[in-house]
Formats: sequence, structure tokens, C-alpha cells
Amino acid sequence: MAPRVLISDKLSAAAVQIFKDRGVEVDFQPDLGKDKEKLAEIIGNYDGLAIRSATKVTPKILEKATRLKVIGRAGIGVDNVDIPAATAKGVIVMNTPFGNSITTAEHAIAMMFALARQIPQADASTQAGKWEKNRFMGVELTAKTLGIIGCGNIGSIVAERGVGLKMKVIAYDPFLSAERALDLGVEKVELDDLLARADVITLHTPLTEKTKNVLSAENIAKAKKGVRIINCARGGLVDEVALRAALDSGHVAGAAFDVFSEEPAEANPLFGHPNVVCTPHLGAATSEAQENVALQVAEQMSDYLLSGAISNAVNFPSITAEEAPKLKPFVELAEKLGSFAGQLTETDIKTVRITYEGAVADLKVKALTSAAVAGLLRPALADINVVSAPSVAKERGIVVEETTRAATGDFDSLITLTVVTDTYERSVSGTVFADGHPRIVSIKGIKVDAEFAPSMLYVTNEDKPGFIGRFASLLGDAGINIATFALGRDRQGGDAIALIEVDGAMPAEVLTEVQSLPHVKQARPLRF
Ligand SMILES: NC(=O)C1=CN([C@@H]2O[C@H](COP(=O)(O)OP(=O)(O)OC[C@H]3O[C@@H](n4cnc5c(N)ncnc54)[C@H](O)[C@@H]3O)[C@@H](O)[C@H]2O)C=CC1
Ligand SMILES: O=C(O)C(=O)COP(=O)(O)O
Repeated sequence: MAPRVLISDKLSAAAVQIFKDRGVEVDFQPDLGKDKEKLAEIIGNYDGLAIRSATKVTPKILEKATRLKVIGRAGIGVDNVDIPAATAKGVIVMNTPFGNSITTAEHAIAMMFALARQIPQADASTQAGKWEKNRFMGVELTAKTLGIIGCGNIGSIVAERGVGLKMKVIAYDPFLSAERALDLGVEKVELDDLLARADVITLHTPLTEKTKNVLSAENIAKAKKGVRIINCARGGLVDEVALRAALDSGHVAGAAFDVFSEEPAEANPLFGHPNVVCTPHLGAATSEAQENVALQVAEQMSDYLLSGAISNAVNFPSITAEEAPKLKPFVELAEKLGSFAGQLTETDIKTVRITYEGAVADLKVKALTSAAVAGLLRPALADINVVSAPSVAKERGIVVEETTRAATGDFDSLITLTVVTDTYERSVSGTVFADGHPRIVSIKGIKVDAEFAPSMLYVTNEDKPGFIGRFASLLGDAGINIATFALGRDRQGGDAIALIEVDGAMPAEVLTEVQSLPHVKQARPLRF
């Protein structure tokens, strides 16, 4: 069945076409994002949800999203998506980190000129027939100091434009390297320094717990008198009430806002002030940017839904279209090794140790570790998946250790998963043969060679003559067909294990009989 995607915001029609071309069913409902109830009602029918900023993906929506695998943000900011809730639900959240950055930077520059020359106010006055040539005295930007808070993709483009305008550009960004600052022609400063020196401040950080209210009443008070403030990043970065007071007192000379703490902004403390310029979240609104982000998000979502390739996910490592098919059999192996250990583990797991040896160590092992942990915990949590597994493990206090190393033994690639509980440590190793099928090659250090099958039996026994015969006749008498039989032992007469594939399920009473055969220590059914 073709995957189904819902577009609940105003994405360019280019996205619809891409989905159709890729064989993904698409439902284009550009105004749905505003209607939470309706969205909650129908979200259960879709594998993908493509959005902009109008759709809020809350835990309530996610609760109803029983089929959802991916949320694609045609744009940059993902603060309208509850990422921890999406992750816990196993839903990939991806964005398009560059498609609208030039456009947004240009909007910030346009806002800077609008403020410096009061263009919107002068336009309204001129068109009202007033010809107020003396009212609109502006300021020249050349040689003024532009203070950038957040010098990432968009902030850097603004910085380059600022340098081009012959401004002195300073930036506050804890993650900006000295080399990058030098490349951009920007002076890296601390926030207080920026506040004290900037004639124009422009914000370009995401909205996070750390950046929320970065321009608080206190910080606005520290800013240079006559400063102009631009926010084309996110509402919530600036205390709008404090800014209004600072505009009223004349401490701040002007403010240009594209984003507001509540959107759509029908009322806002900044509205109505003569030195304020506002636009309705238009930062990304050019045909070029909208085409870019729509195409990209549709491609990325289709790739994921159709081939498992992951790009620009904010809650999972990237997997290229080239890597995805190489990774696939190892994902299956890791998940099955996890499942094997999970089905045999009764007590609380403290640590999971996963070692990748040989060629597999060069793949995206993070994804494999997630798959192993998902398999391990699935016996207890049916709807866990590779996306949610790391956060679920963390929540449960399970330590996940990952090691990669060169091949040491007989296999090109080997994955070993060790589960540590309060009372024991159990390891299982597996590989993928040339046929692409995963196999178990060792259990607790004992060599075996078995494929994973839908219905299996795991038996540990003392290595004594007669076990195989008695076991085979017991199953034969019960009408259970043995499909494959893999044996291993640590030494002659020592500990032995058997992995048996049977046709159909293993009835409980037969299992009890197996358990009571002489020399049998443990018999457990396994399903893969
Ligand atoms: N108005 C609009 O339509 C648009 C708004 N945006 C907003 O712009 C934001 C920035 O976008 P990009 O530049 O692409 O993101 P980015 O991730 O490339 O850059 C963000 C920068 O902020 C810095 N940062 C993080 N925490 C900080 C802190 N506490 N103090 C100072 N700097 C901090 C980071 O180090 C990074 O360099 C987006 O998150 C989005 O909210 C993006 C596109 C359109
Ligand atoms: O990309 C972003 O972060 C934006 O804020 C753009 O928002 P929009 O897609 O125009 O609703």
C-alpha cells in the first residue's frame, strides 16, 4: 500500500507534485493546521505530515497519530512540534535547514532599512497626500554597529550583508567559532558587550529554553539608547511588554517584528507604536524559498517513507539513500539480536553493551544501536521503534554503551549485544551473510549457526548423550515439525545450547515436557 501524507499548511504545489511523482498518496488541506480538532480527527489516517508554522503538533495530536512515521517541516523552526513527544512516539521530525535562510536574512535587512528610513510610515503619509518631507528624518546605516544574536545560517547571511553595507558587525553566539567569525568579518562578543555597543540588534536564534526572553526587560535596559531591534526569528525571544515600555520612553528608537509571542498576532503590545514596523511572519515568504522548502521536504519525506533514508531529522542521525540499503540487513540483525536478548531477560536491564566489529563498524552504528535497543525492549513495550528507543532506554535508566572496532574473528562484520542485569551478563552475536540474511553465530560465547525464524525454541542443557533423540521424539509425538536444528557447546560434556526452528507455535504443555527432559536446564520459546 502506498504511504499517505497529509499537507496541513500552505506549502507550494511543488510538494504535491513531488509526492505524486514518487508514488506517495497526498492529501492537500492547506488550512487544516488552524483546526486542531479536525487535524486530531484525521491524523490517524496518515504516515506523513507536512507542515509550516501554522500547524501545532501537540502531544494530543500525536496521541491520535497511530500510523504517523514522519513530520516534515517545510522550513527551519520546529518549535511548533513537540519533539520529545514525537520521539517517544517513534516519529521522525525533519526540517529543511537552508531552503529559506537567504530569504529570511533579506527580510531582516529589509526590516533594518524600513526602520532606519521609516519607510512604512512615510509611505502611509505620502499616500494620504500629506507630503511630510520634514517629519521622516532617518539614520544612515554605514559605519553603524549591527549586533547579531545567533550567528548560524541566517545570522551569518545577515552578517555578510551587514559587512557589505559597511556596517561594523558584532555577534553574540556561544557556538560561533573564532575562525568562522573571522571568515565572516564579524567580531565575536558577549551579550552585554553587544547590548552596550549595537545601534541595531537583530535576532537569529531558535526559540529554546535558553534563548527564550533573551531580550528581557533587564537586557533591553542594558542596550544602547536609541537602539533599533529586529526580530525575524521567533516570538518569545523578546519581552514584548518591556520593549513597548522602552519604545514609549524613547530608550529604544524603533522595532521591526516579523514574529510574535502569539501567532496569528491579532493584538500585541507593540501594535500601534509609531516607530514599530510589523509583518505577519513573512520571513520565509518568497516564491523562491517556498519552492525550495516544499520540494526539499517532499523529497525527504518520500525518501524516508519509501526507502528509509533520513536527512535533516532533528531527532535521529541522517542516513543517506546510499547508506539505507547497506544498513537495512544490519538494522534487522541488530533488532533481532536485541529481541533475542529481550525475550530471554526477565529482570531489570542495567546496561546494554553493543560492539560492532569489522565492516559494520563503518556504517551509522547509532541507528543500529537504536534498532537493537528497540528489539530488546519490544517484549515489554510493543510500540517502541528505532526513533523512540534511545529516549525510552534513558527514561528507564538503562545505560547504552556502543563500541566499534576492527574485525578480530571469522566474520567480515559482527555485532555483539550484551545485556547486563543485577544477576547476570548475557551476550549474543550475529552477522549478515552474503545472502543478506542475519544469523546468530554465538550465544554466551558458545558458537552456533542459526537463522532467525518466526517460531523457535531455545534450550540450554548439559552436554550429555541422548538429549537430541529424546527431544526429537517428544516433538514428533506432539506432531510438531522441526525445520532446523542448531547446536553448540562450550566443551565436551559441558554447557550446550540448541536453537530449534519449528513449524507453527509451540504449545505450552510441550514446552513443559521439554523442560523436564533429563539434562535440560532451560527451554524458552522465541518469536521473530
Ligand atoms: N521569520 C521567519 O519566517 C523565519 C524564521 N526563522 C527562525 O530563525 C531561526 C534561526 O535559523 P537558522 O539561522 O537557520 O538556525 P541555525 O541553527 O543555523 O542558527 C541558530 C544559531 O543560534 C545560535 N544559538 C543557539 N543558542 C543561542 C543562545 N542561547 N544565544 C545566542 N545564540 C544561540 C546557534 O549557535 C546557531 O548558530 C530559526 O530557528 C527560526 O526560528 C527561520 C526561517 C524563517
Ligand atoms: O522556517 C521557519 O522557521 C519559519 O519561521 C518560516 O515559517 P513559515 O513556513 O513561513 O510559517
